[in-house]
Amino acid sequence: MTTAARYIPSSTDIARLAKSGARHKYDYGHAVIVSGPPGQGGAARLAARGALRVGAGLVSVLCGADSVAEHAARLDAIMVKPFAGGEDIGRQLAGLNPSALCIGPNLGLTARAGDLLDATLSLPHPVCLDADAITLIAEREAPYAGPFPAQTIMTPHAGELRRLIPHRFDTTTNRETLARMAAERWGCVILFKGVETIIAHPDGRCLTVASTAFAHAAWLATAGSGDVLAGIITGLLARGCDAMEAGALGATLHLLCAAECGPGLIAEDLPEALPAVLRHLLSEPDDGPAPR
Ligand SMILES: NC(=O)C1=CN([C@@H]2O[C@H](COP(=O)(O)OP(=O)(O)OC[C@H]3O[C@@H](n4cnc5c(N)ncnc54)[C@H](OP(=O)(O)O)[C@@H]3O)[C@@H](O)[C@H]2O)[C@@H](O)CC1
Ligand SMILES: Nc1ncnc2c1ncn2[C@@H]1O[C@H](COP(=O)(O)OP(=O)(O)O)[C@@H](O)[C@H]1O
Repeated sequence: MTTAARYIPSSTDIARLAKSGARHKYDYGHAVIVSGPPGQGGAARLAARGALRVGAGLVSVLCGADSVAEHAARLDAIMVKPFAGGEDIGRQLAGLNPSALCIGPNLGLTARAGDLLDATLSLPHPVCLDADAITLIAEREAPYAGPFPAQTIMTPHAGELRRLIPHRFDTTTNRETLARMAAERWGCVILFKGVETIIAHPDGRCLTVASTAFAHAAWLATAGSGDVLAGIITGLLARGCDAMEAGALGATLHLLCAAECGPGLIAEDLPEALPAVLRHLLSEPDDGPAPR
């Protein structure tokens, strides 16, 4: 059964991306990206850059003390927040006053990674669960029992989706059905990545974003592009979008970035394409060319 609606951002969706008037950075939310261990922080930085470029007012990378030098050497506008040793991780996360959290990009699958994931999920804040967070949720000895925070979005690729619904994965090849099954099983929004991105809500709502409508989308098949998507979605959550909106709008912006970059794009290019993409989307008709 395929009943999902094709998502095309409305003028209201696009207007949410604007910044205007007398609002200050805290009005646009604080996105917190939880980093993996030393030497593996690139994926968290890619996500952080996506969150900042999509307009979150503040972005922090939360990391172990042993990763501060690595992150500080590579980040300027993005804040680096080390865990204080010994103190409860959930309390430290809450103390950052996040508007939304992202965990998973190159987090690792260790016991420490599991502790970070548990601490993140102990908070009520909107959260984007990507990459290793998805694998941990599905495959830890005691799989996460839930429920997830109200605005939770998981962003699996096909390999990760298989881990989320191992017994049902082979019962159909219909990607929409698979996304709906995973949303129902886990009780959160599932954004199933691929040539067609499916965004399924456990209440039955389902949207699709087809990459075939966007030039150069196949160049998204490059390491780290999914990490950037997770960051864009987290930035949108921090700005106040709900999980469904953040997924659909985030996937669309990600594809527009690919179209803007064109052949040869690498993941680092995607956040840097957001200013041009946003300028086109937010421009009045007379201001210049509209996006394809
Ligand atoms: N710059 C950085 O720091 C980067 C860090 N990264 C980090 O690396 C970590 C591992 O992430 P990962 O996705 O590479 O590996 P993993 O979870 O083992 O799954 C891969 C297996 O799943 C399968 N598979 C099926 N369909 C698939 C599909 N559409 N897309 C992809 N895979 C698909 C496929 O198996 P196959 O179908 O080929 O049998 C494949 O063997 C993670 O933390 C991530 O954040 C990366 O983001 C890169 C940039
Ligand atoms: N051939 C393709 N056409 C369109 N989009 C693609 C294609 N290949 C990958 N993508 C997109 O690129 C991103 C890849 O994410 P992911 O597999 O998590 O990569 P990584 O783990 O390296 O960040 C997803 O958003 C996916 O939809």
